[in-house]
Amino acid sequence: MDGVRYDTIHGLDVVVVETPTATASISLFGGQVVSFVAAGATTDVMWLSPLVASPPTPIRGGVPVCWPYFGREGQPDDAPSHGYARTAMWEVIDGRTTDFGGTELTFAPQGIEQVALHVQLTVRVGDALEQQLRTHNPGSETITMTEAFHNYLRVADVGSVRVAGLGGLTYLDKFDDMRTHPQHGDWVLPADDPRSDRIYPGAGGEYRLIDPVLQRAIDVTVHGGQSAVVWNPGEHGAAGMADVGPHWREFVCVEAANAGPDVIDVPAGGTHTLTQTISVTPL
Ligand SMILES: O=P(O)(O)OC[C@H]1O[C@H](O)[C@H](O)[C@@H](O)[C@@H]1O
Repeated sequence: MDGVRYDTIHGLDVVVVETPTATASISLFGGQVVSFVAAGATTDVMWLSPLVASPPTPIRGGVPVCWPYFGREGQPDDAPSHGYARTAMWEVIDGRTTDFGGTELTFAPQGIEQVALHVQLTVRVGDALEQQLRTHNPGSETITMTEAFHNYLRVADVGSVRVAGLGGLTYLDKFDDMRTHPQHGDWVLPADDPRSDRIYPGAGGEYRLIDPVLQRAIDVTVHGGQSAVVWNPGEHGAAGMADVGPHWREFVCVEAANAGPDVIDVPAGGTHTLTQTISVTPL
């Protein structure tokens, strides 16, 4: 296809999609968008760890696909964090040019037949980045799942950004034994304990990351995802992660999820779809 080629980034095999309005790279390991740059922009929307490990270690950065469960929710303690999709190899199974001059590729994971659900990911690159994760239940009984697009968004400094769209919600704080707290106004990195691991159930699906230093806003618009997650491990947590370390200030994860109490029941023969659109606006 015009504008689609295979390449490598940090040793990862990627599909590069170039359109008149943006360029994106999608890693075949994880089916993971690792870069999205609007035409004319100098800074990537995505953060990809400069210390990224090699497969089978999950890629720290871009948009990991957490599926068919988020974290280890509903799983035994030794289950791989965030499911099987992000450590599977994916292949391109379809591609087309959209009516608006964008490019759309559809991916499917290989070798995770132990999961009773089937999944496909469509990535549409145009003015915005759109991703659609479709989960189909081919069986005869309802299956329960959780999931996320675990967006690592690049920021100038996590301490100087804010996330709008969460004010008035109640979040579950993983750093406080999942106790609930009210969110007053926009999310900002707490000054007293600069880290965040929060699930916002019943969130509205429109989140705006405002970065006054990079002078841009990143809008994440979600359909079919009831929860938002905002994560940054903070300095101490990052020190224990080989692929974050001193780089913890360079990103914040604003995730489109169904997690915590927002569990999805996929009926027999049914399909559930999680969609997100990510766009950038100069400030
Ligand atoms: O280290 P990972 O398995 O990639 O998970 C990274 C993070 O993902 C989510 O944001 C979870 O809410 C966090 O609890 C977790 O630490």
